Amino acid sequence: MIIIVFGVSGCGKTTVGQLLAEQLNLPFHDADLYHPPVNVAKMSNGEPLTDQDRIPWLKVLASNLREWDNNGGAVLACSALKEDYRQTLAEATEINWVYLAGSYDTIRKRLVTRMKHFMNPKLLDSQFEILEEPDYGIRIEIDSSPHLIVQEIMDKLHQNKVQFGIIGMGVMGRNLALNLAEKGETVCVYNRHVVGSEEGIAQRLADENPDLPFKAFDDLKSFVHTLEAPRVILLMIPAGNAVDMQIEQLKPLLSKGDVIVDGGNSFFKDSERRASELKADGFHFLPMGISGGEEGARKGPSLMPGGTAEGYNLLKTYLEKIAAVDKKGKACITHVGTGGAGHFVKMVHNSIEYAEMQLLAEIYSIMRHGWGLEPEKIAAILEDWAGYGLNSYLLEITVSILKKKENEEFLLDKILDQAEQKGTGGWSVSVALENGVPYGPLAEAVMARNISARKTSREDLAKKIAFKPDPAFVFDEKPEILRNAFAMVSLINHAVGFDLIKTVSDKQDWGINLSETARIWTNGCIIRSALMEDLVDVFKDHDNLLAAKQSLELFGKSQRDLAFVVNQAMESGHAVPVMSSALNYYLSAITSESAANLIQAQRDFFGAHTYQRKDKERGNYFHTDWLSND
Ligand SMILES: NC(=O)C1=CN([C@@H]2O[C@H](COP(=O)(O)OP(=O)(O)OC[C@H]3O[C@@H](n4cnc5c(N)ncnc54)[C@H](OP(=O)(O)O)[C@@H]3O)[C@@H](O)[C@H]2O)C=CC1
Ligand SMILES: O=C(CO)[C@H](O)[C@H](O)COP(=O)(O)O
Repeated sequence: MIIIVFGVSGCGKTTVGQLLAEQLNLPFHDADLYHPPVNVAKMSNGEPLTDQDRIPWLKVLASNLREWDNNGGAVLACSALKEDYRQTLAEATEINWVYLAGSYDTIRKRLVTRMKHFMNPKLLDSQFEILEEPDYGIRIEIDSSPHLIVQEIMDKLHQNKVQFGIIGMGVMGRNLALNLAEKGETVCVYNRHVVGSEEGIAQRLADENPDLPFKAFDDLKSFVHTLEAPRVILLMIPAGNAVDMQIEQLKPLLSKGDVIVDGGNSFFKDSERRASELKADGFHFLPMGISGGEEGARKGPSLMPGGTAEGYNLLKTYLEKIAAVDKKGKACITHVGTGGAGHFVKMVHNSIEYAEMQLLAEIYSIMRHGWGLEPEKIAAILEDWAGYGLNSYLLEITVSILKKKENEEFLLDKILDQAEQKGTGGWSVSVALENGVPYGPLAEAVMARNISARKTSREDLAKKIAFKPDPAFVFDEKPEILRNAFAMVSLINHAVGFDLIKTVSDKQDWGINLSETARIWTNGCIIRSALMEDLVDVFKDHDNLLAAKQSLELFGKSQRDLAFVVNQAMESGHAVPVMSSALNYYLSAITSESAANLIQAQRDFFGAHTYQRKDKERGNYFHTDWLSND
């Protein structure tokens, strides 16, 4: 932050500037000390300086201001009497102007008693002649003591403060801006300007909400300069190149100590890279997962910030204001871990989201196409399940979707069955593979979207292979059994996702707290559910959800039901990739004697990869010549 305290000689700018600098913990500079000797000599002889004299001095000051700003800020005392001078000083830096205003008589009295200063009191007349009072910045009348003046400046600086800016007025950015502004915070909003297509987007938001404290911009420089350092700038734009490009555009406009928050669904490894690059440049970077979609952003999302604890603390108060709250009234936000931890956790959140969505789609498919129920009937069954501790946001919205009609017909039937995706689900699969984490059910949810995208090919094959189940086959309409299967798969989906969090957190030394992660997911986010409420306590005692007492009880009563449902679905020709994968995952996970010995034998057979033996100490490797007769 750069503050210039200015006014005619004798107004007290040096005293006030020094005190202000002390208060703000910033270095103080006196512009007079930057005058070349020729200017000092002129002033001492009572000769007024001309504009020609001042220009080189102002230019040196402007370049120093830029440097001071980059180093964290400063307070400068400078006469800066004419608008031209001030514009030269402000050429490369955003400046907080503090004008010390006093009458000619007051200042004259002060000057005549000032013996040590090289300024000749006779020059006062010329100063008042050229003085152009500003109609911006902070104006302080100098009739009180320097300490009171400084207090007044501090108050006004605070009043003028707008620290929070949001870039990207799409679904999320716009609603987060509304959320924060409704809490009384002035928010600077910016959307890129693309001639002919993207014009005045941020201004539209401000115009539509005249009662809310928005400052809207199409121009990035003005947006940044309106923000008070240390600035907090939240990016709500698409992940990938757009984020890198936006950061590059921002960097030259920012000051050291400013905070950039990436609230989009960025890949956490990109966030780690950006965090170290921005740290080297002197900025804080907070990669932050946000969940809750449009409604969550507006009414209270779940927030998953990573980055440095210092950066987090700078904006904790803002974030707590906009976040959802859990049942105990605590904000659904936690500092997940350093670096890219927040985006990593959001990525896994989305992976669980994909699996839970696909699970509901499979349940719907069984009831609609296997049992032949109408959407409204399915909705009623799902509503009933909510009463069995299976309630979730995704279940609720599925019920609403199933009931929605357009011109007397179910809207769902008109929606093209090609699922799209933006990346988080697939990235989770890659990260699980990299870390050797079994991820079947959650990976299947991504694959299900991939195969759904092949609509034309599916249509062609469907014509060629018109599968019909055995005529004797009956798809039993058993909602209780399906409900148990649903509960078991949902639990496994969560176990798989949290396993990835634990594994990667341990590897990265992030120390992610699983119970706290579940807590911030109990409200505001897309995977909030009754199960998530339970997981807050479960993860206080267990890292492995499969081994928790509650899970063992559920598995005991539901394993056969899940097998029954998967079997029936397969028999009748309905794909249930997440359900079947969850069952396979579960069976594999609880098997003490697996068939992997055969895999090891095969590897050793064809590639001499060696194997360990059950009858020898672990860590010893053996090779067999499998074709020899010995
Ligand atoms: N929608 C959701 O439910 C959630 C989304 N997210 C994530 O939040 C981020 C924003 O999502 P959302 O609001 O839905 O997206 P939208 O598509 O609704 O909005 C995207 C915004 O980014 C701007 N933008 C696009 N490209 C660029 C670029 N190259 N440079 C600068 N700005 C750009 C757009 O401006 P313009 O109008 O000019 O195109 C628009 O303001 C994404 O990362 C998304 O994955 C996270 C949680 C939930
Ligand atoms: O993050 C989200 C919700 O939590 C977003 O809605 C995200 O866009 C969903 O992912 P995808 O578009 O891949 O379905």
